[in-house]
Amino acid sequence: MGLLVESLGLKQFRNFREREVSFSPTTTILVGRNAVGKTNTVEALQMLTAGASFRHPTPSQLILADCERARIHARLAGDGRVVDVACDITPQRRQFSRNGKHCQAADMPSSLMSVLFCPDDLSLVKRGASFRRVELDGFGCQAAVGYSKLLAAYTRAIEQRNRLLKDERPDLSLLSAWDSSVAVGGATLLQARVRLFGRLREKILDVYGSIAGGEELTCTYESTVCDDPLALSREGLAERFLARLEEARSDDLRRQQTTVGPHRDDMVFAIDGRDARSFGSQGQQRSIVLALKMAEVLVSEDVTGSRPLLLLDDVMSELDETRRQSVIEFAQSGIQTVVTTTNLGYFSDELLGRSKVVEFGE
Ligand SMILES: Nc1ncnc2c1ncn2[C@@H]1O[C@H](COP(=O)(O)OP(=O)(O)OP(=O)(O)O)[C@@H](O)[C@H]1O
Repeated sequence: MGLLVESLGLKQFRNFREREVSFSPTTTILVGRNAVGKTNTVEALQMLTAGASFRHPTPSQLILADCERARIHARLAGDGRVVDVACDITPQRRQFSRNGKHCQAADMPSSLMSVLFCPDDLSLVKRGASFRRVELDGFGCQAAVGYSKLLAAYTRAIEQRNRLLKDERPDLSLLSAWDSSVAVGGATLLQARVRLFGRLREKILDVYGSIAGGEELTCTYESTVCDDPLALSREGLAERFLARLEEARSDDLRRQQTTVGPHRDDMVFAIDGRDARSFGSQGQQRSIVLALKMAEVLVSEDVTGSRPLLLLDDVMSELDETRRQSVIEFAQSGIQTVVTTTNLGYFSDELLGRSKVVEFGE
């Protein structure tokens, strides 16, 4: 079954001086008017599970105004185990720990992963490719061992190469050295990403079929390096990537940025053969995002053997009745879920009866 969140403690975190929240093993609904700290609570849960926040704050932004430090901690329990996870925040840094021992942010998901669904996600299909890459990489950092290190190393190498491309007269031998480093790191990252994408795709198609039966969804990873990154060995892919960087060199020098590589790839959805970005209705685009989020939950379970925590921040008001029902039914299939809302009217009496309701701002 895996670990569940039993309780959360917030000290001088965001708008909270001190707050404790305990959670149901099934559904917990955080209810309250605007700006009372519901999303802040979800953010703390995400930090203690995913090791990162979807808002990408600086440490100072996490600390209650006029205070010097903050602490968030959660007790996870299940399978006869108890794990205490925490994050101590100063204006300079975040220090994560598990059972009192320091650890890296990237280690947090190994206790419990989480999948967050918030209103911004609803436009994921039609937004720029970078948002879809961030989604895939954010999931990869939790679900695949070593993914966050690969991503960080590749991002650094691309930043260095781009910095060199911006020089007035770039040193070409240095550029070749960066090409090799980008190609080797990029090939490893690309294969990890495409492997993960393949696992997600299978589930996305299944789930989409159940939400929007009758429509045929296709989901493709579009690589700027080669058509099928998994058809080559890692070394073969690195060579291919190096050749692509050399082909693109004059263009890159002119544009002062690296134009090929996993940082320029995309995840493309099509319904009945037509690109969902431009042809999908808003409802279809939202169903794709729902299917993607549910797929992340299902793949997490396949990878870790236990279900992740599902965080639904303020999405109920954004979904129509059918899609709201799909999310609720999915969450009811044994997934610990935390939902925020300003209005309990979105939930049936039956669901309210089975859920724990926590009031904020009372
Ligand atoms: N570091 C901080 N110190 C003090 N207050 C903060 C800090 N960071 C955020 N806040 C406050 O937290 C509040 C926002 O909280 P949050 O985003 O959790 O709202 P919410 O309850 O989810 O509301 P909504 O329903 O509108 O989404 C704002 O009033 C904001 O000013």
